[in-house]
Formats: sequence, structure tokens, C-alpha cells
Amino acid sequence: MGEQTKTSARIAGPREAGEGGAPPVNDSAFARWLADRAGQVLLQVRQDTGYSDGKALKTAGDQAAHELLRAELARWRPADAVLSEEDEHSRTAWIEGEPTLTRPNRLDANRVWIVDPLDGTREFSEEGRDDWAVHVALWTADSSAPARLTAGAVAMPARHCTLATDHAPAYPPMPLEAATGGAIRIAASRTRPPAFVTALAEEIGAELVPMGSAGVKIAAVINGDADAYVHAGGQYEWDSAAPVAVALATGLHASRIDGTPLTYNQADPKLPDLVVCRKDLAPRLLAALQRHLPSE
Ligand SMILES: Nc1ncnc2c1ncn2[C@@H]1O[C@H](COP(=O)(O)O)[C@@H](OP(=O)(O)O)[C@H]1O
Ligand SMILES: [Mg+2]
Repeated sequence: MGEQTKTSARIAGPREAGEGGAPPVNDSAFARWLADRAGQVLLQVRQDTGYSDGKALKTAGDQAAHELLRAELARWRPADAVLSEEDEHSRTAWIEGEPTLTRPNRLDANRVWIVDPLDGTREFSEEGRDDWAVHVALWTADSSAPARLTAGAVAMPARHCTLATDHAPAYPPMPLEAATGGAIRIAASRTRPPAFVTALAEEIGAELVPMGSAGVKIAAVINGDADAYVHAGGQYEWDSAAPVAVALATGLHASRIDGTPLTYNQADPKLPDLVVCRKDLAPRLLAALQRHLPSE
């Protein structure tokens, strides 16, 4: 009986790995597959284009990764909607009753892929830097569960590393520094750290760790290389959806800096602030954040 069950499960179970070039059926494994494919394309673009014209390299990378994601999503998930940084009109908030705007179909969809083909574009264009990423996330809504991120993958191709919800990393151990009272490490933008993050770090005796890409910063928290990522002042849903999906699957805290939930697939794709950190650190960090919330 047991053997029979095992056999039928093996035959009828969902395909984890692609067969004959087909990608995985499972959405989390598919997100990983897709982010990895775009990552390979981006490595090739860097090699072919070179670094002499940074602007040209950024544009070539953005376009090539976007095109790959667009084509593969159309081929393998044709019924799903897509919100992408590189899609025309993606940055536009849809406003009820605004005659010049068309309601995007993603607002009526119950499966939406939220993708950032190249996060950390600036770092991608700088030779030797590996802090850039591809983000692929799936947002779903159905009657059985509240709308949420159900799958996500963050590929960091220059680091040969991809984090995804199919094998979410284990909850990171308490870093030695935190356990022994050492400085909390807050990952922050290397080129535009928000002023309030510097003030917050001073108050709680934290150390800022600068790096590019929202995905790479959240990956640093997932891997235990940083204790928190705090951002405010501007960002869009695609900058955080995939890494937040992995962070939540790992067991980390992720919210707006005022502690309210991060919500995705909104009419306005702006999602200007967030905090991702170990759960044990969240109460202390959110309390300190209350005293430093930037004015809108
Ligand atoms: N003030 C702001 N307004 C809009 N986007 C911002 C922003 N600060 C950071 N971002 C976006 O967040 C990502 C990480 O930025 P940083 O490395 O500075 O932390 C980048 O995404 P892209 O590279 O996809 O554009 C960047 O554009
Ligand atoms: Mg981005």
C-alpha cells in the first residue's frame, strides 16, 4: 500500500525540475528558474557591452532582463498579470474616474507577477561590483486566503547565489555581535542613505553597512550579514516584493517603518519605506523608528 502511494505520488506529483526544457510547475521553483535565467542574460550583457559607457550598460541590462522575463511569463504563465519596473505606465498610479488612464488588468487579476528585471542598476554598471539582483515575486488573492506574496526569488548572479521561497533559508541564528551587545548592523543604500536612518543608527548605537540593491540588502539580513534593512524616501513595489517574500518565508519581520503591513498590487505601485529585520529586533527597532519617522 505504502509503496503504491509512493509510486503514484511520484508519477502524478508536480514537476519540481523542468522536463525537456520546460520550467518547474511549482510557482516558487518557477520564480527561481526565471530569476536565474534573467541573471544569466545580465552576466552576458555585462561581458558583451563592457563598462566604458555606464549609461549604455544600464539600459542594455534593463532591456535584456525585462524582455526575458516578459517573454517567459507570457509563454509559461499566460493567464497571469505582470507588474514590472520596465513596463510602460508601471510607475503611474491608476486613479478611479481619471479618463486618461486605463485600469490595468492586474487590479482585477488574482495572480500578479511583480518583477524588477535589474535591481541595483547603478552597481550593475560598475565593474567588479556584485551587489545587484533580479527580483521575481508572485502576489495572489483568492477567497481562501488574504492577498499576499506567495512566491519569490532574488537572484544575485555575480555572487552565484539565488534565494527563493522554494527552499527558504533557515531562520538566521542570532549574530554574535547582537548576543554580546555589539553594534546592530543596518544595511542602507550606498549612494543615497536616508538622513533619518543615520539619525536612527546614532540613537540605537547601530552601524550602517552600505550596499547597493534593495534585494541584496534584504538578502544580507536573510543571510545574517546584517541585522536589519531600513529604507524610506521612495521605492516601488518591485524593489521589495521578491526579497520580502523570501524574508517572510524565512521567518523575518517585514513591514512599513510605522509597523503597518506591506501591501502589494495596489493601484499606486509606490511603496516608499520598509523595515526588514530579525523578529527579536523588531519591537526595539520599530519603537526607535517611531521617534525618527520622516515627515511625508
Ligand atoms: N528615493 C528613492 N526613490 C525611488 N526609488 C528608490 C529610492 N531609493 C532607492 N530606490 C530604488 O531602490 C533600489 C535600491 O536602491 P539603493 O541601492 O540606493 O538602496 C533601486 O532600484 P533600481 O536599481 O531597480 O532602480 C533604487 O532605484
Ligand atoms: Mg529596483
